[in-house]
Amino acid sequence: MTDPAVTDLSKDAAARAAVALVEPGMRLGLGTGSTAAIFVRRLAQRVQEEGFALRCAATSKATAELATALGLTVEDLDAIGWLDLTIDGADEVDPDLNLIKGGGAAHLREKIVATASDRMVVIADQGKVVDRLGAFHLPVEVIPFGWQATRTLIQRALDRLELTQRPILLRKRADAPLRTDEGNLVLDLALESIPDAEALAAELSAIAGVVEHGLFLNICELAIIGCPDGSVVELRREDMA
Ligand SMILES: O=C[C@H](O)[C@H](O)[C@H](O)COP(=O)(O)O
Repeated sequence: MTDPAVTDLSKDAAARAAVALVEPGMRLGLGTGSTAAIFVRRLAQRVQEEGFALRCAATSKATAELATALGLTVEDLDAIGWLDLTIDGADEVDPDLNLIKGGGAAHLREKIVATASDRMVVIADQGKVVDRLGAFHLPVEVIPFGWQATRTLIQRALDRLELTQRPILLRKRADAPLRTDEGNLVLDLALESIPDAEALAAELSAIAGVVEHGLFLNICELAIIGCPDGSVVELRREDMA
């Protein structure tokens, strides 16, 4: 079916393939971002056509609003308890299916939802597939209180990992600091390349003012990569294949 709101063929191909993974009655996590939004549209079409029930939890206010407007039933994650499957986009996907997420500042709720799911599947276009994470600025959600001290601690952590002189940028929207759905700030780390994502994740998680970083390590089990001709390539994590 043609949907005028869906203009990106690659993202649409991935979204359609992911919709086919959804089974009636599933408890489903809905991701955030432009690719996830296409998935939500395609999912709503299928639910309307086939008329089955789903229980959905959203990873952001924006996704909850979109899904609700399209007729999907969205509940609090805690009302559902646990999810069978979460479908979400990503900013980078490496060969081990480790991810950078948070380009839309939703990575905190996204990680909570993904890790409260039996399976997380990523949908993306080919531009998101990288040999090594880090070209995309790594989002780090921080508490507003003392955020500059938190930034100093992040800088010191980067120095310890020999990621020196890497800019740490306060994300803004319309000239004001961006606030996440939780009211926090986002620092974007311009790292160029991340040699040891596990070590970086551990360092960031140890800082008191850091709420969550956008490294999703060993969480995603399948990435569906959409191509402009409408085909998809599936990448699986080797230890789960
Ligand atoms: O915070 C936003 C999310 O992590 C998105 O899933 C990610 O930024 C990818 O978004 P898009 O599909 O728009 O590229």
